[in-house]
Amino acid sequence: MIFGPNREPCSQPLGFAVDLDRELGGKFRNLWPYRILNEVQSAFWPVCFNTDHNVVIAAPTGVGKTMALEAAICRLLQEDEGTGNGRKTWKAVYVAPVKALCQQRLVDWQRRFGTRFGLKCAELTGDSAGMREVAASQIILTTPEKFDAVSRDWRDNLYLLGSVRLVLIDEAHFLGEDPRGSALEALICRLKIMKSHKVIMDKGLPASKLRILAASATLPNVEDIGRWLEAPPEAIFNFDYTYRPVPLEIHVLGYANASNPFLFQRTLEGRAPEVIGRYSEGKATLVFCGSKKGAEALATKLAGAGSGFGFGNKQVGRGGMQGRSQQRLEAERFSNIQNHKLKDLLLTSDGAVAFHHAGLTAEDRTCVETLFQQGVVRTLCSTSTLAQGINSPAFLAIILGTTFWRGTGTGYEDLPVSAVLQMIGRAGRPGYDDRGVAVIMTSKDKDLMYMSMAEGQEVVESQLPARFHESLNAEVCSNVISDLGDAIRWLRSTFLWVRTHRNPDYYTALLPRGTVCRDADNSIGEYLKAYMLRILAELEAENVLRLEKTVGLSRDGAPIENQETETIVPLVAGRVMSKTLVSFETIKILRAVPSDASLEDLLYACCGCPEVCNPVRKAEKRPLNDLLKRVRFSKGLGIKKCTHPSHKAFVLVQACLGNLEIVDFTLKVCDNPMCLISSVCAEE
Ligand SMILES: Nc1ncnc2c1ncn2[C@@H]1O[C@H](COP(=O)(O)OP(=O)(O)OP(=O)(O)O)[C@@H](O)[C@H]1O
Repeated sequence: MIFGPNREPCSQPLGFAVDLDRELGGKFRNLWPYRILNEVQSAFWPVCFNTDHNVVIAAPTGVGKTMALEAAICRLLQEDEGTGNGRKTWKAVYVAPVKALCQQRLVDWQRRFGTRFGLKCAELTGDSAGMREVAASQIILTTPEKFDAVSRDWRDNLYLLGSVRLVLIDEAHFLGEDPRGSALEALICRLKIMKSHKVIMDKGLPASKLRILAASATLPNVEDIGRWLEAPPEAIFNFDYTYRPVPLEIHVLGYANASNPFLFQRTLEGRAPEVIGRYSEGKATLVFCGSKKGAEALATKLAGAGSGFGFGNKQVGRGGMQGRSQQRLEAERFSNIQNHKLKDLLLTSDGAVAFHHAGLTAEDRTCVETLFQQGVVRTLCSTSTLAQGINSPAFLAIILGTTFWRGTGTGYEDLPVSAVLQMIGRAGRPGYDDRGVAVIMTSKDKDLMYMSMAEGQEVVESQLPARFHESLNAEVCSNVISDLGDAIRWLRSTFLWVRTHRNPDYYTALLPRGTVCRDADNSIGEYLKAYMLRILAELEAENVLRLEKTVGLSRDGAPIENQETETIVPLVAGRVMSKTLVSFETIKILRAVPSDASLEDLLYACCGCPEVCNPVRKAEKRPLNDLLKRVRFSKGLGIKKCTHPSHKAFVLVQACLGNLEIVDFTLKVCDNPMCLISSVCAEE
C-alpha cells in the first residue's frame, strides 16, 4: 500500500498555499528556512497564528506539524509587542511522550527562539535542571508524567503554573496509551479547571487565558480530542495518510508464528537480509530491533554477509575514495568510538553497518547518528531509541517484530501505535528522498492490526480508568476537587466522559452491562457518576480521603435547611499517595502490614508494591541469585531463587542498604522507588 501525496479529500478546504514572505515580516520570517507552506500547513496556519483558539491537528509524520506549535509561540511574542512593554510574563509548556523528543526540541528551540527572541528554554524531565531554571524560562519542555507531578502542587507553585498561557502537546495520539495517556488526561483536565479557578482569575494570571494546541498522527476520532480540548470545529484538522509530502510505501509482512516469541524473533532476524535486499534499492536502511542484543546481532550478521544485500554502496557519502588511504581515513573516523564491538563492526564493514541503542555512550550514539546522516553508515540496526522525531535519511525503515520483551511477570507486549508510527515515519523524510518504504515484519495473526495502525485507523480511547483512583485522589489533594460538585465537574472535563458517550462498549468495566449509545446521554453520565462514587468509597475505606456531610451556609454564615453538601477531605495517606505518585494498590499493601510486623516482613511487603516490582530478565537471574546468598533476609521467607519481581526488589534494596557491590549493569537501577516506599512507611 502506498501512502502518499493527497489523493483523497481531507476535513478542511485547501487549494491555496501560504507564502511566509507575504504573511510575515521582520524577525518571525527567519524562524523557518522554507517560504511556501504545504497544503496541510496552509490550512492550519491562519488558526494557529491569527487566533487564540485551541487547536488539534492530526496529520501524517513528516508533514511539518511542528511549525503549528511554533506559530502559536510567535503569536504570544506578537501579543507582547502589541502591549508595548515587551515583558514576557507567560510560559509555554511543550509536552511530549518521551524525554528524547523534549531534548531534541530543546536544542532546536534554544537555537531558534533563544537567539532571536531572547526566550529561555528549560527541560523539566527526570534528568533535567532545577525548578529555579524552569521558573526563569518561557518555554518549558516536559513529559506528561513530570508535568502532572509538578502541577499537582499548583497552589504552592502558583507563580509557575499561573504563568502557563500555552500548552503544546506533541504526538498527542499517546493519549490512548497507558500510563502516559492517563497522565496527560489528568494533567489537561487539571489545567482546564485551573484556568477558570477563582485564584487564577482574580489575579488575572496568564493561565486564565490558557490555550492548548495538540499535534498528532492521523486518527479516526480526532474530533473527540478536539471536543475534549474545547477546540472549535474550524480548529480541528484531520489529514489522512494521503497528505504525506513524501509518499511512503508500506508493506506488512505476516510470518507464521514460532513455538515461542523468542524463536519467532530469531526467525525474523534470519529473514532480515532478504527483506533488506528486496526493498532497500541499495539506499539507507534503518532496522528497528526488539532489544539491544538483537540490534547488535543483526548488525554483525549483516556485516558478515557483505554487500550482497544492497547495503554496501561504498561510494555514497565518501567521495568515491578507494584503497589504503580510504581505509586509513576510515580508521581515523572511527577512532573515537568507545564501544569495541561497534568499532570493530564499523571497521570490518567499511563503515556500512552499525548499531545504535541506549547501552552506548552519548558520544558513540551521536557519532553513529552523524555517520548515518552523512551517508557513511548505510544500514543501521537500532532499538526504538532512534524512533523519536529524528530526521533520518533512511529510505527504508523496517520494524523487525512487533512485540517486545518486558521481562518475567509481564512477558511480551505489542508495540503501541505511537511507536509504530514513529518508526515507520523515519523513512522517506522530506529533503532526503522523493519516496520511502516501510516494512512491518510481524506474525500472521497481527498483520491486519498493524496495517490499520499504519493507516491511522486506530481509535484513541481514554486510559484514565487504569489510574482512576490515583487521578481522583490527586485532584482532591490539589484542591481542584473539594466537594462532590467539584468531582462531577472534573469528571465531565475528562476525555473519558467524551469517549464513554461515544463508545460505551469499550468501557464495560465502568458501565452496567448492555449500556449502548442510544441510551440517553444522561444515563451514561449517571453511570459514570455512580462509578466515581464507588471509587470515592474505596478511597475512603482505605483512609485516603474522608467524605463529610456539611450543611450549606448562607452569606451571613447561617445554616441553610436541606442544603447539605458532601465535602471531600484529603488524609495523610492520600497526600503521600499524590506527592510520591504511588498507586492505590501500594497504599493498600502498606496499610495491610500489621503494626507489629518484623522488619523482614515490612521490607518484603514494600517490595511487593507495583512501583518497585520490575520484571526479572533472564540475564539478571544469576547475579540476583548470587546477591540473594549475601543479603540479610531471605531464609525467613523461604526464598531460594529470585524468580519473581518482588524477589528482585527484595534483594536489591537489601544490597543497597548493605552497601553490597552490584556488578551487573542493568541491576544498578535507581533505588528511588524504595526511598518513596520508605517515606510512605514513615508517614503511615
Ligand atoms: N513547508 C515546508 N517546506 C519544506 N520543508 C518543510 C516544510 N515544512 C516542514 N518542513 C521540513 O520537514 C521536516 C519535518 O517536519 P516536522 O518535524 O515538523 O514534521 P512532523 O509533522 O512533526 O513529523 P514528525 O512527527 O515525524 O516529526 C523538517 O525537516 C522541516 O524543516
